Amino acid sequence: MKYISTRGQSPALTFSEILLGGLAPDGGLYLPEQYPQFSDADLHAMRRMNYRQLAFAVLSRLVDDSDIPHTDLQAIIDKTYSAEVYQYVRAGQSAEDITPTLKLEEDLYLLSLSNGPTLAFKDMAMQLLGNLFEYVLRKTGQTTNILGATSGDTGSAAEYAMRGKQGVRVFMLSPYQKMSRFQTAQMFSLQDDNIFNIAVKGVFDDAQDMVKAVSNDHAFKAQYKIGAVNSINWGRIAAQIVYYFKGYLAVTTDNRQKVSFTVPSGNFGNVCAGHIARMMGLPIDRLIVATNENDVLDEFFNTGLYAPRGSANTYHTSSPSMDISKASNFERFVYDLVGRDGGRVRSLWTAVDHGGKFDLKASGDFDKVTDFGFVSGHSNHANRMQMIRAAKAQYGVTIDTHTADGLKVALEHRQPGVPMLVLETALPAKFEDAIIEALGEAPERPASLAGLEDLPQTSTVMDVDVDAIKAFIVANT
Ligand SMILES: Cc1ncc(COP(=O)(O)O)c(C=O)c1O
Ligand SMILES: N[C@@H](CCOP(=O)(O)O)C(=O)O
Repeated sequence: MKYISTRGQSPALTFSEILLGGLAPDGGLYLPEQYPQFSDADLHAMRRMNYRQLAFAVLSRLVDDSDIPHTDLQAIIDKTYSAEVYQYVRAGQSAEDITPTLKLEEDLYLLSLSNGPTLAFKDMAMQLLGNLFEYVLRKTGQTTNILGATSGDTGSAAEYAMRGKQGVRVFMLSPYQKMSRFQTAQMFSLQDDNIFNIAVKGVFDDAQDMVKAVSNDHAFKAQYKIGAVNSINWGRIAAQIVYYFKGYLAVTTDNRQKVSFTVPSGNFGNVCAGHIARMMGLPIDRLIVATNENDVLDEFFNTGLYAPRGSANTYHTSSPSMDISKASNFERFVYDLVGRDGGRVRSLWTAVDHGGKFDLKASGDFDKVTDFGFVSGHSNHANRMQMIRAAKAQYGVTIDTHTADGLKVALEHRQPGVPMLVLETALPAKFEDAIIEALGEAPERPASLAGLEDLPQTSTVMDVDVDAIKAFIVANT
């Protein structure tokens, strides 16, 4: 399998060649040349598989044996997806399931993706990436300096996956004072020599723009071996495809059945993985994009207008990990929507990269959105407080604020006879203040994380300044 850029001007490369790098040299994002197809017989065989076997069944179609020998790939997958790593399941669930489903009522489920070390769905891909990075770096004798941006969860997932790893340094940009107390403590309390936390005086999109600017400076990227762990990195998306298969197979008994997924969305990485699973033949009826008050994506799916907003119009909300107004992975979907026309994507993103917008209504492309199964909705603070209370009262389950946004939108899009899975993207312990506001009591947290917020914290505060982050990387390598 070779990977091509959404902007059509980069050479096709293998999985391991694109694994560390993030953006393609032409500024686009990598996608498979063609999506592998899963037949009815494949899905039938997959019904007997555990998570590790499923992960191998999916990923071995995306990574050639000649690129990463499949025996090695299987070993990396086996090491990653263990009950010890994904241990924080709810009482009554089995950690062996890795991503258990929780039935809320008939045809309504939570897909639990946040049982890993940092209590968010990011661990699902990041733990695999950590092991793949280590494997490829060891094999090639290279080192890497990862530069990432986080609104709260990618950062800690990456740091937990990479801490202490040979040949890897992590430089993680986060929006200054905009993460929850738990998220901040989870990152800033790490004291490993290879971890650098930088708090940027801006929003997540400013931090993401800094990462892209560094990545687009090809000379600097090559000299300082800049790697990526955000979902601009194809490896993240590839790993996330697996749990859509797992969720589908868990709630169906026959491949003629379809299911829908509701995905709390920000950078569009999670739902993009669902889109690709659907393109691979997984019988997904609808993919429902749920946003918070930062509803640029909802606006697109309702009108055809994609109008990213600046920092001043990006709100700080009680689902802070979704406070994103410029969704990187949306480019991957639009590439498919416009018939994989790299020139078209290039011209659309030339506008976006210069602070502009585009409208796909007049060209007729927007009419095709429904063929891809996409619909959307949005939520706000009052909705999520109400949903957290309702989930507790009706189902006896405490959900986090992002999952609450998802559940709110899912309930607006249910169809009779079609199971709906809401992706649980974080555990409530990460957003204690909001849960106390909704329920009047703190959520449970794993005993090992008691007192996290009291640990000493280290970070460097920085302006939104690309030269400053480059200088910081130079000084610390
Ligand atoms: C808890 C949580 N929910 C939802 C999202 C949105 O996911 P995505 O950016 O893949 O759309 C994020 C961050 O990305 C997150 O951390
Ligand atoms: N919500 C994310 C933002 C970055 O998203 P990514 O999936 O592109 O890494 C976060 O929590 O950091």
